[in-house]
Amino acid sequence: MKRRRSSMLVEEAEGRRSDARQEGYLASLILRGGEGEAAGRGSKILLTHAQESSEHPAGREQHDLPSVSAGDGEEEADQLPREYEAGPSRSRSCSRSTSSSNSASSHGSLFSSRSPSPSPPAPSLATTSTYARTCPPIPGLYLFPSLLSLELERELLRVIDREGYFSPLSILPDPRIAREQEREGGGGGGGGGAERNQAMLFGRARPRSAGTATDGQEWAHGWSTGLPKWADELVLALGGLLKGHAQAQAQAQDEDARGSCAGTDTEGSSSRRSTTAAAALPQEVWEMLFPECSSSTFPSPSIPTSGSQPQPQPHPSPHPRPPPHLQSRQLILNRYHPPQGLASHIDLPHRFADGIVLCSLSAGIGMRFRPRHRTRTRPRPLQDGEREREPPHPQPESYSHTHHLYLPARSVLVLSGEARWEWEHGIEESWGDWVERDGEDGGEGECELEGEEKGQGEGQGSTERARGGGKALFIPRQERKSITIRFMKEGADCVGE
Ligand SMILES: O=C(O)CCC(=O)C(=O)O
Ligand SMILES: [Fe+2]
Repeated sequence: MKRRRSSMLVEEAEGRRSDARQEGYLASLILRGGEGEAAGRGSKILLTHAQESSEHPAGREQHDLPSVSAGDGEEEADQLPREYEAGPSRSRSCSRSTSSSNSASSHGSLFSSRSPSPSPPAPSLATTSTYARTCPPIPGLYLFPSLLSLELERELLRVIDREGYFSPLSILPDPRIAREQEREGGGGGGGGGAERNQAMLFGRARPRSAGTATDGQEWAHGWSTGLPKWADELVLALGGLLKGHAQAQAQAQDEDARGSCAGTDTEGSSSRRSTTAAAALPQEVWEMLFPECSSSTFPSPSIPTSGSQPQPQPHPSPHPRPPPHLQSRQLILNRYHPPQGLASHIDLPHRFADGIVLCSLSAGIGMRFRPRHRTRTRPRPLQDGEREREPPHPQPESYSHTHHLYLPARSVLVLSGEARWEWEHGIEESWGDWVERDGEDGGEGECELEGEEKGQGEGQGSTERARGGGKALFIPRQERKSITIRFMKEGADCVGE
């Protein structure tokens, strides 16, 4: 069955893409699954991204460890996570000839390599750490469990399926891909074959003066984001859903201010504050994420929630942003088959702006956060007669600051500020995660277990353990899809010559 394709993809494949600089574009650059090689290999866009990521200073500075190639060139994964050094089972997805090098042409995926297997997940195959249900103390990190309604989740999954973002390629008449597939014995069938696990959608920045858009979604005020309609709608829905949280936060701040002025910041009020904080998003972060919902420059498109529009509040921003119509978004759709994970990384700092939104669909997963600028001391062999110094191989303190957070299905995670710039995020390769049990450890603000997860967790043998003074529940991994939404930095949406 033929699937709908984005015109961009077809143009890429046929080598007749018009200049993105002139036109802006909707791109769906699609990577093959499994080992995650780029299907659009050789396309200008992929090469440009890969080059940037491998040349990022962070990748060069930390040369005592092999650099992880940045997959699709999309992310920065500037240092191998510690576990990846341990042995082949943790090795990165570098089975392809080009993907482990630090060269501009490497397109290895951030996804870990192990191919999906039907083996039943067992607790013994889970990650060892316990994943919390509430955000660790990383400034700028916000988790909103169950923010997406079941209906919205279903609709997103339906559209992802309908658009065939993860479907095997059957349309790319690119001889390089067919040749490569043949070499690997995967059978290309003229360009068909492996399923894909990642798709990227690029929006565009479009000044109003450019006139009326002819494709994509058109706003009332005459510009188009260049993204598919469903993506625009998702952004607006998220803007609306998170608006309530931003308002709750503003209210809590108000109360705090009043409380402390009156000298009434009692235990009661601080516990009230922490309750609110667990579910709150600072107003300025909300405005940064959804400028089209908050800017006074543009009439706001209708937002599918009730409540009044928050008043924009002036605030000095360390990352000044152009007006909304000059910013363009980029979306990544990821699919994880158990036990696949994602290398520890920060999203390219020179390509993507502050404020990243991660939506989890169909299943939860454990996410790990590590400080970006951790230092490592490699053990070096002792010289003859040399005694081990004290401490033998000092562990930098920051290494103990790894945090584990469970992202339930239908949750939304926001990375901003320090969480976006200073902390790597990644997903361990695993068949399942040990997760804090509801009500045991998390305290206020934690979410309910998803019904299905609860069922699975309890239905598959020994799925509970006691840990660190609380109980943890084993949640087997299931296929998870995620949507990452972020803004490109000004000018970063123009690639090519
Ligand atoms: O799948 C996720 O939730 C994380 C994806 C991610 O970190 C990324 O696309 O940069
Ligand atoms: Fe990321």
